[in-house]
Amino acid sequence: PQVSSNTKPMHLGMFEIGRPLGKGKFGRVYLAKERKTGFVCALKVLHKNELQTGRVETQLRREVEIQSNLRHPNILRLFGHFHDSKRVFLIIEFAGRGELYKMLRKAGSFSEPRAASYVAQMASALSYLHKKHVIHRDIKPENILVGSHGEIKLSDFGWSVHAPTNRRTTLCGTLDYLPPEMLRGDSHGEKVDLWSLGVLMYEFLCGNAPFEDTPIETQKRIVKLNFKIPDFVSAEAKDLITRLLRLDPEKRLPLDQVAQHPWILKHCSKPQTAREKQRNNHQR
Ligand SMILES: CC(C)n1nc(-c2ccc(NC(=O)/C=C/C(=O)c3ccc(F)c(C(F)(F)F)c3)cc2)c2c(N)ncnc21
Repeated sequence: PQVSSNTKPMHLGMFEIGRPLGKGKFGRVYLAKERKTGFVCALKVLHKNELQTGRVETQLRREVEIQSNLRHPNILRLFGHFHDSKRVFLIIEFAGRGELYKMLRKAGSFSEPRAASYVAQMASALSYLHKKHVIHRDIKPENILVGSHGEIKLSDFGWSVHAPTNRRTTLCGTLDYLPPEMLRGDSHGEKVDLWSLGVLMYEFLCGNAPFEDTPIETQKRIVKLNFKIPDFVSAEAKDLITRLLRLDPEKRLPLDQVAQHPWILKHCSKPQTAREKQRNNHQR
């Protein structure tokens, strides 16, 4: 379903505003329904006086431009935007089951099958983005929502343009997931997402990030690759985490091999059709 054709300019009157979905970092998010088509979406409202003026328009246009040609079941869509005198409105795909990090905090940690399913979906989304030469750079539980069928939706709360934030929290929040090359300020490529995928997988299975510490200590531990994987983590899972958390970006396991890793195949092998079973049995 498409939000109404993006030829006509959108305006607030086109939407029936529903319940608040929560306060995003920089603005309120509401459930919304486009009156004409009944299409349900999330509407994010940002106040212009809180945004650095001017650049927002270009950033938004660029973001919508990038995201309008991203079509993947595990990537949350930004359909479009419009504004009135005081506010900017974003029309975003609605994620029916909300925030993954809240589920993770509530559960403490995820079972291996559940974590493997999420890692496989992330690998699929990242492989799609990298083929389009888009690097996410900000993979962490806070940027992942969950769709109404339990599928994960990677979102980029693209915050590069926002008003001066409470730098400490944003900075310290992101430290856990930063790869060594970004900490050192070196040039970095798409392999930064592989490192973050390794941190994410560790956090799914252990409930905390591998280098979690004070900001200074975290940085030291990252560049020295100083982390331990608890014994309750299976050998296959340990193997995949250690193949992603490599200091040298070139040595990190490529995404197509992540999808084929024994730990992923063990938990995510698609149920075989009767015919496939029959065929495999004959081959055995
Ligand atoms: C509260 C709850 C948890 N919640 N929150 C969401 C939600 C999901 C994604 C977003 N995405 C963005 O905000 C993206 C912003 C930009 O890419 C951007 C780029 C350039 C700019 F200049 C700007 C600009 F803002 F500066 F203009 C923005 C926002 C809310 C959500 C949802 N979709 N479904 C269900 N519940 C949901």
